[in-house]
Formats: sequence, C-alpha cells, structure tokens
Amino acid sequence: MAAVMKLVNRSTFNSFMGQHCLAVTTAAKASTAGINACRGLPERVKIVEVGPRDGLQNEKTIVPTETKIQLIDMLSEAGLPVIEATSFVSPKWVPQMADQMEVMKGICRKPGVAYPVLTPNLKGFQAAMKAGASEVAIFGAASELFSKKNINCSVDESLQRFDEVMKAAKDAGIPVRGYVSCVLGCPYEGKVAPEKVVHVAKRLYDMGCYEISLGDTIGVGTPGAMSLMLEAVTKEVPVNALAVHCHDTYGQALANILVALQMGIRVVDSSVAGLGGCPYAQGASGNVATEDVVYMLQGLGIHTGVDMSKLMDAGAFICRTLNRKSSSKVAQATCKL
Ligand SMILES: CC(C)(COP(=O)([O-])OP(=O)([O-])OC[C@H]1O[C@@H](n2cnc3c(N)ncnc32)[C@H](O)[C@@H]1OP(=O)([O-])[O-])[C@@H](O)C(=O)NCCC(=O)NCCSC(=O)C[C@@](C)(O)CC(=O)[O-]
Repeated sequence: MAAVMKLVNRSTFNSFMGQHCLAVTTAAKASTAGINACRGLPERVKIVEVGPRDGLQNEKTIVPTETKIQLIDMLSEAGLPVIEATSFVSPKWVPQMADQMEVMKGICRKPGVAYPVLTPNLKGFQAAMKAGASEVAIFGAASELFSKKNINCSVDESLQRFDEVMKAAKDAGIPVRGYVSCVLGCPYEGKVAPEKVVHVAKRLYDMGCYEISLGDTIGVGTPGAMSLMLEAVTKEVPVNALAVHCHDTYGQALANILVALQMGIRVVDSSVAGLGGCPYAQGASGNVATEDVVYMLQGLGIHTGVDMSKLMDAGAFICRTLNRKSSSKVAQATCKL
C-alpha cells in the first residue's frame, strides 16, 4: 500500500511538474528571453553537480565505490553538464575519497559531460592523470585558518602549490577550475573581508583557472553579503569566469544564488539531495540541493538541460542507500503531494 501511495504521489508530482513546466515553457517561449534580460537574468545556467565529491566526502560511513559510480552515472543520465567525481587528497585526511582511482575507472563517461576532480597539490594532480581525469580543480581559501585546517598550509603556500599544479596542467592540456572557500564567513575567523576573497580569486584567475567558484563554505551568507562580495570580486575577475557555491546552513542559498544570477553569474554549484558539508567546517550543512536550484531556474524560464525526473531518481537512490532523508525541499514536497 505504501509503495502504491508512493507511486501515486510520484506520478501526481510528475504531472504537476509537467504541467507547471509546460506552463512555464509556453509562456517562456514568447517572452522569457526578453523578460529575463530585463530582470538581468540569463537564458541558460550551467549547473556544476558536486554531490559525489562535496557530498560524499562528508559521510560518516564510507560509501561503497559501486554506489558512488552508480550515482555519478545516474547524474550523467539526468543531463548534468559537469559532475565533480571525487578528489585526489590524502586518504589519511579524507578516507571517504580513498577509492578515487576506482571511481574514475568505473564511471561511464558520457560525451559532452565533464568529470573534474579535486587536486590540492602536484601529487594529487599526478594521481588524477593516472586515473584518466580530464579536468581538475584546485581549492584555496580566503581565510588563513581555514586554509591551515583544510589543506595544512597558509594561503600563500597554497598558491605556490597551485602554481605547480597549474604548470603541470598546462603542459598536459588539462583545464583547471579554482575554488575560494569561506567567501562569506569562516568557521574559525568569523567574518571575511571581500578584499581577501578578491586577492585569492584574482590570483587563481591570473594563474590560468578558467573558472573560479566562490564558496560560502558554512552557508552564513545573505543576499546582502553576497552582492557586496560579488561587487568587489567582479571588479578584478570577469563575471563570466565566476561561479557560486552555496551551502544552505541558514536557508539562504537560493536567495544568494538569485542575487548572483542578477549580478551576471551564469554557473552554479549544487549537490543532489543537498548532500554534504565540509569535513573541516563543523556544523556546515550540505550544498544547496540541485533539485531545488533546477526547480527555481525552471520557474524563471532558465534552461539548464537537466531532466528533473531523472535527477529526482538519482537523489532518491542516494538517500535510500545512505538511509537518510533528502535535504531537497522539492524532494520532500514530492513525498507530501
Ligand atoms: C592537502 C593535503 C594532502 C596536505 O597534507 P600534508 O599532510 O600537509 O601533506 P604532506 O605533503 O606533508 O604529505 C603528508 C602525507 O600525505 C601524502 N599526500 C600528500 N598529498 C597527497 C595527495 N594529493 N594524495 C594522497 N596523498 C597525499 C604524502 O604522500 C604523505 O604521506 P605519508 O608519507 O605520510 O604516507 C591534506 O591536507 C589533505 O589531503 N587535505 C584534505 C583537504 C580536503 O579534501 N578537504 C575537503 C575538500 S575542500 C571543500 O570541501 C571546500 C569546497 C571545495 O567544496 C568549496 C567550499 O565549500 O568552500
């Protein structure tokens, strides 16, 4: 009976979503481009799915490799254009990512989809190359103490390490994404001045990162703080080279993303089912849920290329496997409809 109810609920939801999306799309066809341009909103947004890495790195129990592979494959099928697959960090520091080689070998790489991996140093970069990675990400912080806790070096030292990775990546023709953590607050230092974010973001951009993702690691930002920070960063780094990465600890993530879109950001990081947190930021909740971002963007008539139904299946799969409730409001609503 429960299973039948679930099916009915799911089909009711899909039908609601279908009608809703159709209404949005029909209206959108004639007018969205113009209206969105007036509102300062884009026609298309690229979603960078970080659940398999940012999400699963934070699980207390080690998630089986097969589950990670299946999740990534389901996300590929859902139409996500970028899926951060794993990280090549020390297994002593983050044991949850120790199977990075097997994950990279096991996934079905869909043509047109990028599967970047985190590489904090040259050792990580070389291991990523052996595993066949075709894109990597380096990750720094705007806060000294977070940098120490997260990657065991100062901000300046981290930039020197990233320079080495960058040179090796250039030689190998590998694109590099950059992260700046703690752009709106630090679990150890509290408030972080926008100038500190500008300093690291500009350095990453100048050394050749094609995109810099600005991370509200502990999810303390508000739309006001986000706009002040972006105002400062976009003076030094072109807006089309920036992304936002919002955790949802204080429930501000979607509002922060909307403000970022209005300020010209076109790339948004998110995590299926809102998985995650950061092992070096106690108490930080997961990333904004991909389902919730896609729902908001659909409502705005903004194209993402993501199939909501398949995305919901991927979220349900990982929540079932981890035996936990989804943090996605859209997924929670589905159960109630
Ligand atoms: C960066 C290190 C490695 C420095 O760690 P360390 O201990 O300072 O490094 P080391 O060079 O002194 O080496 C110590 C040991 O680690 C090994 N080692 C050294 N490098 C590697 C490597 N790449 N892969 C595997 N092993 C490595 C090295 O071989 C040696 O092994 P031992 O001789 O003791 O057996 C360490 O601090 C680390 O792994 N930290 C983990 C950082 C991490 O993964 N954090 C979570 C991701 S960041 C995040 O979530 C934020 C983000 C991106 O999502 C954005 C946001 O929300 O803000």
